[in-house]
Amino acid sequence: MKLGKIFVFYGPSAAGKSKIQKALTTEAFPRIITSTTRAQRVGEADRVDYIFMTADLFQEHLRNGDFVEWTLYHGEHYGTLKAEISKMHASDKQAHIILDLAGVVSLKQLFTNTVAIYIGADIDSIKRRLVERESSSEEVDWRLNKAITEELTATYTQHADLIFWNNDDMAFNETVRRVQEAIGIKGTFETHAE
Ligand SMILES: Nc1ncnc2c1ncn2[C@@H]1O[C@H](COP(=O)(O)OP(=O)(O)OP(=O)(O)O)[C@@H](O)[C@H]1O
Ligand SMILES: Nc1nc2c(ncn2[C@@H]2O[C@H](COP(=O)(O)O)[C@@H](O)[C@H]2O)c(=O)[nH]1
Repeated sequence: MKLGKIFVFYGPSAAGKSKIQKALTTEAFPRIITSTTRAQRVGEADRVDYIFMTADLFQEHLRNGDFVEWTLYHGEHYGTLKAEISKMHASDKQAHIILDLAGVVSLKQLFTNTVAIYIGADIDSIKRRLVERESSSEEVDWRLNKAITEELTATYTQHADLIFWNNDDMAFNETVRRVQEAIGIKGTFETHAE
């Protein structure tokens, strides 16, 4: 079985991990799709953004030992199915995935060819994006607080092999170009206008 590198994007909520990941995804550089019990957001699609599943189904997968790793975030479960990792390992392709810090630590222990890429953004950018995206002010406050107390601190960034910032006042295309250059992915990429 061949083994390509796995690039893990992690960092605060609304830092732009998904937006950057979408810009980098190609057939040759696929993303590993994780599973969640949280509700689908407007614009998200099942098996594209996440494998959306019920809490019961998630528990069944847990009991069956189907997850490589899993986490709890804002009361919802998130996990990486072994089957999704196997798809990538069946080829020699490099791939990428979005996880939280617990996921980064687990993947680094399991796969020595894991590269952790921290995507950060300043608190004003995070707040603006969360207010625009989230439907509940409780969720905005919870995610902001987690960013301030954990995800923007050295406890989080110390696990990074590469660090990039994606603030509102920065040129997004340039950030994507620098990420692409750092991870050595050749070819074109599409950017996604706001
Ligand atoms: N550079 C940017 N300028 C303006 N808006 C941005 C920028 N980067 C991301 N956004 C917007 O911020 C919002 C959050 O981005 P995204 O979903 O990529 O974040 P994330 O890090 O994946 O968040 P989460 O972990 O909470 O799911 C989206 O609406 C996205 O379009
Ligand atoms: N350890 C894991 N973390 C995951 C997984 N899938 C997503 N995540 C992280 O969860 C939070 C919340 O995600 P959101 O889409 O609700 O904003 C975020 O930090 C993701 O990186 C996973 O399978 N395992």
